Amino acid sequence: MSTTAIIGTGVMGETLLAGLLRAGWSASDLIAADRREYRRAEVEAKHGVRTGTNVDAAGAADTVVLVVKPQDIPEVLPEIREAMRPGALVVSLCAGVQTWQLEAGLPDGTPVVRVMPNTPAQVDEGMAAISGGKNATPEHLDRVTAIMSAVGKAVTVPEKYQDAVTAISGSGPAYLFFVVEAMIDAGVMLGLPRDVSTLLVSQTMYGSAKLLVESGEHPTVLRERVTSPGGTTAAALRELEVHRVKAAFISAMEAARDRSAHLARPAKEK
Ligand SMILES: NC(=O)C1=CN([C@@H]2O[C@H](COP(=O)(O)OP(=O)(O)OC[C@H]3O[C@@H](n4cnc5c(N)ncnc54)[C@H](OP(=O)(O)O)[C@@H]3O)[C@@H](O)[C@H]2O)C=CC1
Ligand SMILES: O=C(O)[C@@H]1CCC=N1
Repeated sequence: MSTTAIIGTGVMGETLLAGLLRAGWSASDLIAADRREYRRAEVEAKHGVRTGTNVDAAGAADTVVLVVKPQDIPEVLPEIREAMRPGALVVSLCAGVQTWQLEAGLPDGTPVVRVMPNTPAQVDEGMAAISGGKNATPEHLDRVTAIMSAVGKAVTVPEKYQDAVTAISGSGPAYLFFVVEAMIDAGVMLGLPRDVSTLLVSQTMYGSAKLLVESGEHPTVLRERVTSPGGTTAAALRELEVHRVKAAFISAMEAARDRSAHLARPAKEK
């Protein structure tokens, strides 16, 4: 059996690690690395996987998954390039880091795959978009699809879409939680106890998402079904239009897309 290394065990790295174990991957097929010794000890105790330095992890694995912040990639590549096994696949979950940038810091011919995941992977409902670099073969893409499918859905897209994907599904959960927070506060303002408001909003978000996915109906149709003529929903939606909420969402996602495109550029280009 092959070994997969996860380098960086913060929010997203631990999400993937825990998800693979939940999906039935053997702990002995995984190795995790983080720069701080105490974090490695924590991960070892919590998940029962081997941990080590970046060099240990890269040297032990056929698939090396990078889950450090984009800004930390320039520090990690020189460490792993000397230690990597010949032919090992490098997978990056880092926002904004392009496959050519990774290829340039790794041994010639290294296959690289770029992925944009999201945190609903913590409940096996993640959405990941996958793009191969110039040395990635269909087998490499299949390997990464299998990894990400363990924690949700995975789709392959051309790399030119990755900044937009990051803005939509990568950061997306945060926008939806923001809407949830706003609706809970609104409920409290309208006089509901906070726990009741939280339950109403959470279940409404969950049920609406399930209805959208399972019905396959267009969101406009689903929205129109809620909107009775002259009723409450129409009154609320009018206020959202007056406050240009849709335009604000589009601007927000343009900003996220631009930030992704900017994140991993060398300082002189910024
Ligand atoms: N959080 C999310 O929702 C998503 C994140 N991502 C991507 O995942 C990556 C990680 O993000 P996230 O998990 O949120 O960030 P975190 O800061 O939570 O995790 C990064 C981890 O990597 C460690 N680290 C930093 N430098 C090194 C190094 N040189 N060697 C080994 N470990 C190192 C960090 O340690 P320390 O704490 O000491 O810095 C930390 O434990 C990012 O590139 C991000 O773009 C992608 C999609 C969604
Ligand atoms: O905020 C970020 O930069 C990361 C990438 C997508 C979600 N979180």
